[in-house]
Amino acid sequence: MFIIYVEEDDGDLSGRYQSTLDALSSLITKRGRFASNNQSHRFRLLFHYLKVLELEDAVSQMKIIHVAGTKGKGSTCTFAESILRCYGLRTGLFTSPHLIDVRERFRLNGIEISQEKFVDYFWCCFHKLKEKTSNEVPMPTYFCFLALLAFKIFATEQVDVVILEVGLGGRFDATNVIQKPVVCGISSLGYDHMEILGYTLAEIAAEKAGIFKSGVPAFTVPQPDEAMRVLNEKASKLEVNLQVVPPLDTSQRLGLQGEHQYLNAGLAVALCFTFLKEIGIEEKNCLNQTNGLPAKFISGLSNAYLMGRAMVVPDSELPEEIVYYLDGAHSPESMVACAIWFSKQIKQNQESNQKRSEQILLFNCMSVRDPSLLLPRLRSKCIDQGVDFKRAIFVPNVSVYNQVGSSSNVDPSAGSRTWQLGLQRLWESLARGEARSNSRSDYKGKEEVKSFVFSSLPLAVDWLRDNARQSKQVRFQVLVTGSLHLVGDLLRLIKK
Ligand SMILES: Nc1ncnc2c1ncn2[C@@H]1O[C@H](COP(=O)(O)OP(=O)(O)OP(=O)(O)O)[C@@H](O)[C@H]1O
Repeated sequence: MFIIYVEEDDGDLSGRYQSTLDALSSLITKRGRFASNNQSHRFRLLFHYLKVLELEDAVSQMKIIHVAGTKGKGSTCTFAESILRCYGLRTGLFTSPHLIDVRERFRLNGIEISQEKFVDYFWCCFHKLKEKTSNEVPMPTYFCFLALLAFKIFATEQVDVVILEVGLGGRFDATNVIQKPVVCGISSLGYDHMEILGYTLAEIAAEKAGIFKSGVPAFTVPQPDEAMRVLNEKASKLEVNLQVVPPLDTSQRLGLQGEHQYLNAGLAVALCFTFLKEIGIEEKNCLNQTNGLPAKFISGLSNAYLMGRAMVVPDSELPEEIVYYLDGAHSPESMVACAIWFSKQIKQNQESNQKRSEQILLFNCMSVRDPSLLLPRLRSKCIDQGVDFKRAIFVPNVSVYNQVGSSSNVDPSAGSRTWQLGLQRLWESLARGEARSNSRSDYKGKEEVKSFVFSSLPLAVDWLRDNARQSKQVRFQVLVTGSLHLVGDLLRLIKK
């Protein structure tokens, strides 16, 4: 069956935008199709798509900062963009995923692209590509299309610098169609997307190092030995000058919260310093932090903004009673980073607030993730830091079919409670394990951990609000984590 997507041209922008999102959703494919031979085939097609869109020259002339990594890519890119804007450069930032609206992925001079421009650029690319579709050359998949769209937008808008976050991996990522970035970055490496990238850190590092280009300088943060060895090998083969940058000094104020952001900020500083030098703007050497940072770097770092990463939002109906702590952590390492951030927030809050508080976990992760690598770390790190969850709630993400254009991943766990019941069982077993191992000491007599599964997020939020209304003397501090999509769903819900 063929579905023909038509751009509504009745002058109503919101109608046109919705039909644009519908057409975009038609490009969503199931994860299963990411077989490795298919990946390389799809990657090669990108060069053809660029030709169809007449973007080859424009892309080859773009001044690009390209960032891969398991954790912290989006934050690093956001810091870099914010710094470079302080130098008066016209910036184009492409990140993923988005939380509420697909346009978050495309920022021009720090501001997400307007609906009007998005619609115009979208259809220009969509029609051109559709005309050339054949059995051998299908339409690009969702993320490939968005990457091509980013090139179209940034080329037409004539930005001075493009900051590109890799979507997944590196070697076969759609953003890797670029041939000559100015500088590359590899943020913290860890275990994520193993079913696609490999199950060892060495394999994962090799995929990420796939963004290195001959002679193009690159920076990374301190990595585990196994990963660092591979990065060094790949760099030396391509004569890439790869340098390891330390985390930024914690006395610097950052726009993004959490200790882990000092790693990302350090990387962003090195990328920007190198970029500015390349385009003829000489700054004092930021790679040696003892010199202190230039004022524009300081300003850029402290004004960076990215939704859903260590974000504190009061409930829209009960702002005094419920506060959400949102963080899209979904890998083992980021669970630890998230737990440290959350615990610190809770402690700071205890000092400044008289009201008794209760910590509640609101969690989901996509079914491609292994929750037994996530929940135990989150729980034990919080407990280590003196913060315990009284209750835990597990909910599905909103199905992508209900939020058109909002995700590139169709998650089979959406809409069914089986997955969440499994998460609940795991959580309960962790609690029981702790109770047993602590039975001779302080755990005796402690309240049992309560956990709940709801079939939808709105039901869980209603339940939280009902409970908060009843227990007026308690402030609920709800950590929402495990999935950036869950964070996006919650933000969308409480914004209404
Ligand atoms: N350097 C880091 N080390 C560990 N965890 C991190 C680090 N940076 C960010 N995180 C965690 O990862 C989450 C996503 O951050 P960010 O968007 O910067 O990373 P990303 O690599 O773009 O992630 P993804 O591609 O999975 O969205 C944050 O909410 C935080 O929990």
